[in-house]
Amino acid sequence: MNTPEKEPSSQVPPLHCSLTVENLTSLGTVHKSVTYKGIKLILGRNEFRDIIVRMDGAKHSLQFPVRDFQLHKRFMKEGKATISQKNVNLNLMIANAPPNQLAIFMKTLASKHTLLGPKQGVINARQRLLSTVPKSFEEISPLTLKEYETVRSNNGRMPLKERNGNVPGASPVSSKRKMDKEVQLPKDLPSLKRQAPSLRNQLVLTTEQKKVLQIVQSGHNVFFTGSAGTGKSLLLKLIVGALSPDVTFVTASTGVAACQIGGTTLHAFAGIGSGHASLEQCVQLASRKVVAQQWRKCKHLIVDEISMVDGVFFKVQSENEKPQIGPGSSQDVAGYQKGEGETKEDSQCLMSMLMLLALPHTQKLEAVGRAIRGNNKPFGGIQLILCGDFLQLPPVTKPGEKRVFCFQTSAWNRCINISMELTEVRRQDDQEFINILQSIRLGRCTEDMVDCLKSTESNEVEKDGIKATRLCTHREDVDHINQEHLNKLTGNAKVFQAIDSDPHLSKNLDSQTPVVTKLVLKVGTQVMLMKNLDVGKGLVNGARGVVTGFKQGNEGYPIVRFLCGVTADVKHEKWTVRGTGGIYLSRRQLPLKLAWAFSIHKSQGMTLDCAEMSLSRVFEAGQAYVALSRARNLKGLRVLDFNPTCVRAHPDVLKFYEDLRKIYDLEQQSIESYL
Ligand SMILES: Nc1ncnc2c1ncn2[C@@H]1O[C@H](COP(=O)(O)OP(=O)(O)OP(=O)(O)O)[C@@H](O)[C@H]1O
Ligand SMILES: [Mg+2]
Repeated sequence: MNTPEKEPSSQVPPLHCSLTVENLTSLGTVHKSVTYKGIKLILGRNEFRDIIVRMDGAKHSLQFPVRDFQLHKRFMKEGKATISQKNVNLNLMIANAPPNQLAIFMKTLASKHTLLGPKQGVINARQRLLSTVPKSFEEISPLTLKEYETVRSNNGRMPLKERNGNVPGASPVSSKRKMDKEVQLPKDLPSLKRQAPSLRNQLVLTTEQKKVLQIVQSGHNVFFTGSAGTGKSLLLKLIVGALSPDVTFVTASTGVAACQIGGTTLHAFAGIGSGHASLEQCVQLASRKVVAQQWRKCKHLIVDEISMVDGVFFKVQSENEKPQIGPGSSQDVAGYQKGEGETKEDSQCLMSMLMLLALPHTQKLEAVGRAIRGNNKPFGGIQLILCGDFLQLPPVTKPGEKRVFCFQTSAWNRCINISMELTEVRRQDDQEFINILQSIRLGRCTEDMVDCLKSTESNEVEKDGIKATRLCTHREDVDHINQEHLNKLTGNAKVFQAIDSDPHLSKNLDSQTPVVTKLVLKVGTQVMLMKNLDVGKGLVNGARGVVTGFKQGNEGYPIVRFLCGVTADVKHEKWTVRGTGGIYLSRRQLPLKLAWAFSIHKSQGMTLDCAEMSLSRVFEAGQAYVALSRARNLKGLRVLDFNPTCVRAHPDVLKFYEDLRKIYDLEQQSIESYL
């Protein structure tokens, strides 16, 4: 069960998508355009070994030989790409394709065209006409490792002829046009989507991860969980890439968590304000054109970090009890205290949403879904994909208030068909550390473990001027430590101001992107990278470094030396988030954050190169576990004043997991039948 498996090498999967076929005039203007929705594309070869894109639809089956083509792949992540054939004035515009499958499809097309030596151009039109070879269509087999390596060895780029097709006389690629940009081999995590998983050994899914993926693809409402570092977020990204982007909405409980998976808050998706209004009002709000369109479009709703939902604000009710929603019930929400790493707005909206999500029968979010979609199935037939670890950070509650988790509501059982647990830890590879973390997750800490963690106090985690990030329990400490250290540096301060698509919505972007509006850096600033820039080189989200200088010129980009040994100029990156009503907002900023200190709440979900922590002021169950489990190994960890009393797990959550495992064992057979 726990051994990573090689993906079976099967056929190139058909690509489910929409296709617009554009016939162009000789001047390049569109002469005729037809769109086919809900079709599948299959790659094959005909009797002349030409590559054929075959379109199978409910009413039509069409074949398009592709010879002298150019690939436009800039919008692959949005499930869009174009195969442009200038010689026959034809554009095949693909849309609404699962990004992962689209990536495999395009890469296979490009690679096979070059590497398998197409014969088109050799067989002329007359020969084709007179040919007695029977017509045939043979599906193209997936890329082999050898083919892949051949492409890879070519400096990470496809040969030029492939970028432009290889028919003699093909027009050269304009350097201004970037249509070949994406033909570059993948460097970072998102570009994982650009290749067959079977070709990337280090990221071959485990059996457990594959099972979850398959179950999700079979359309069931799924909750998947697992301890820190079992690859939940990685899997979630792959799930997102395997679903059609137009109908998949990626959300998380807080803006910070949403950022990690490239999504938005659940609140922003729902478009029903804070959710305090009556059901009728909520339905009205959701009936606004853009919001309703979003609800109607949605087929898959993904919610990450589901554990951070505050159940105190929805009462556990019996099926017959009338849920207390509406203006009169908002007092709990008004009294809410925001937690570390989230804005009050985030938290309130989240609670309201999940309050609604978890209420039985008349639950608003669910009811809104049914009303707007005109479908009486739960959530109007939307597939729910929920992910999180209830033994990590819990919902924030007021002192003395009873904590109710989302899973304690009757709605949870009704909505979630299948719960699955990932058990193989991938963040750490040191078994001793893994054992300690697993035990701490369950709220247990033996004397040996205490000794081991205490011994890390003397660890030298600093290297090459890069200091360990201090993980703090309280946000005030984070701000104080970072500011104090920055002030102590004597060099000139350089300010990098974010450029937002809508400055009026900067607050929204503050909570939904991991970077700040105003970043002040000096030589010697300890920084953390907030985006994967180059996974191969170790420039990943969470990588630690120090500013060693600034480039000359207007932009004056910082030069950062990272712990992985790489020194790089860090330039602007762009974050795009989908706000309420499906409107896109974007921020351009350097992907850096001050990293002398970081809050434990904000570190949830991250992998850190080196971390230092004092856990004496831990105030939450699971908080110590979250902090400790960010480190990759014991060497990269320094725990100051370790006291085992900081290790706590909530008894209700422990019971939930105990029951989950029993049910899971019982369900195994039926789960197999879903696959
Ligand atoms: N199948 C896999 N093969 C190789 N590496 C993997 C695999 N799955 C996950 N990883 C790596 O393990 C690390 C942890 O993964 P990830 O952050 O997705 O875990 P998580 O379960 O979301 O953790 P957390 O609960 O802390 O958020 C990442 O560096 C990820 O790339
Ligand atoms: Mg995660």
